[in-house]
Amino acid sequence: MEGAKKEIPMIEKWLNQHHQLYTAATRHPFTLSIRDGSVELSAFKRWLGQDYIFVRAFVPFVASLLVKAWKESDDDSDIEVILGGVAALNDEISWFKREASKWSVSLSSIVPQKANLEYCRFLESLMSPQVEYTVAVTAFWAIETVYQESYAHCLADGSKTSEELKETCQRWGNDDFGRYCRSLQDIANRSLEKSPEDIISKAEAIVIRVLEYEVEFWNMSRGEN
Ligand SMILES: Cc1ncc(CN)c(N)n1
Repeated sequence: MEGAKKEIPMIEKWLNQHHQLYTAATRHPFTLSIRDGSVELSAFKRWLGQDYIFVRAFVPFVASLLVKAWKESDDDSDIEVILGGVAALNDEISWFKREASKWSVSLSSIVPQKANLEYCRFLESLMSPQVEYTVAVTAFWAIETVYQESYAHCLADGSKTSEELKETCQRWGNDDFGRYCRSLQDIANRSLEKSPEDIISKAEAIVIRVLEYEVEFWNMSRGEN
C-alpha cells in the first residue's frame, strides 16, 4: 500500500532555500574565531556588552509572545515552552552581570551600537498586537536558534575554544538549549502549517530579517559600527 506523502515542514524548506544566509549567521567569523581559539578579547568584550543590552530588550518581546500564545495558540504546552525561554533569560541576565565583572566590562556605560539599536527596534515592532502569533513565534525560533547553532559549533568536535570561553558557549550550545530550540521549531512549524499564504510569506520575510540582523550583530564585535 502506498503511504501518504509527508510534506516537508516549512522551516526545513526555508533553511534549504536560505542556506547561505543561515550559514552566514551561524558560522560567522566571530564565533568561528572563538571555536579556533583566535578570538581577540576586545571583540569578545564588545559582544558581551552589546548582547547584555539586546537581552534586556528581548525580555519584553518574549513577554509579548506569551500574551500572543495565550490568546492565539491552540496548544497549552506552547506557553510552557516559551516560559522556559523566560527562565533561561532570567539566568542569562545574571550571567551577563557576572561575566562582565569577570572581564571588567562596565555594563552601565555601554553605548548601544547602531546595529543593536536597529535590532531592538525590530523586536519592538514584533511586539505589536497586530503581529500574529505565528509570525512572532517563528521569529523567536530563529533568534534563539542562531545562538544555539553558533555556540554548539564552538563546542563540537575539532574545536579549540579556550577554557575561559567554554562557559559562554555552554550557555547556548548545551543539549537542553538545543532541545528547547527544537520545541520552538515544532511549535512554529505546526503554527505555519495551519496558516494562510500571506502569514507564511510574512513569517518567511521576518526570518530573513532576523538572520540579517544576527549577522550585523556579530559584525559589531569587529568594532566597525
Ligand atoms: C543577538 C542575540 N540573539 C540571540 C540571543 C539568544 N537569546 C542573544 N542573546 N542575542
